[in-house]
Amino acid sequence: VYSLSSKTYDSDLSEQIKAATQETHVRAENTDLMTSFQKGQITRTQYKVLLCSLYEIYTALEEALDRNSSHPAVAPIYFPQELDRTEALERDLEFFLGSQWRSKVIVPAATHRYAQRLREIGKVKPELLVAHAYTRYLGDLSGGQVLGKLAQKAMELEGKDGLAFFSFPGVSSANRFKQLYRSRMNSIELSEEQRREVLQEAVDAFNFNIQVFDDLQKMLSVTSESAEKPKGTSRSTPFPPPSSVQLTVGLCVGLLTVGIGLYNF
Ligand code: HEM
Repeated sequence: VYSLSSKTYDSDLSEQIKAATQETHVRAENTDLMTSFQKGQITRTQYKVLLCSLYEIYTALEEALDRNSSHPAVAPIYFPQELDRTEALERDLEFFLGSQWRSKVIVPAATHRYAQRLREIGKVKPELLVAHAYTRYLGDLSGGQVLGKLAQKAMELEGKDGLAFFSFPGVSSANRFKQLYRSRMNSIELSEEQRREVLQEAVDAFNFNIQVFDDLQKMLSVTSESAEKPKGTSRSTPFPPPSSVQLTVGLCVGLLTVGIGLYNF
């Protein structure tokens, strides 16, 4: 079927994936962490723990893409020069955490699960990698650009230090690159079954991100993080309300460990 507003068919993967993830995109935008960003209230602690998780996620994603770079469902969307974020994240982490940053990287369970999924499909279902690459890279090239400016302002950063993650020196026009990326996605040959799996994997990818953001906020709520928030904003509750106090001992211990780790930041 022709869509009236454009030359594309609505059977294009790029159209289908956007439609399939529209609802979870709204949920991702409305997580506490993303809301802090949008209000220009992101704190250094929030940003640092986010960078740590992004580092874990992008190392797994980019290793999986590298290992499958000649796979027919990966080659068309393989743009390491233009898109790779691992090195940018290393620079940002060094800026915020110092030269010993590697020993300070701390990530919650949701981040491990996300990275684990990326490694798994890199090994057994590379045709699903497009769903994850789309979710992260096209997001970074879209809303990410505004978020970079908001982060710079909120943390009062001078110049570009600490913001390499948001900058894509190999991409001169984000919009044109996104068009190219979509057309490459649409050139991937997938069976009906594989296409359904890719669409489901993209929804899962958004949900992994939401879980990471939520876990990061939970992690921060057991530390002194809220004290860092700008005046006039409501403090996040340090402990979950009684209804959700049925946390397992394991989770509490995990959060405390993470909390202790955060004091090293
Ligand atoms: C503060 C949070 C966010 C804001 C304000 C935001 C905003 C936007 C905007 C304005 C666009 C462009 C829409 C268009 O050109 O039609 C976009 C696209 C996109 N965003 Fe986000 N976004 C946010 C968070 C996220 C997150 C957390 C993810 C995934 C991890 C994500 C993934 C995407 C993707 C994949 C696209 C491309 C959609 C497409 O053209 O197919 N976004 N976002």
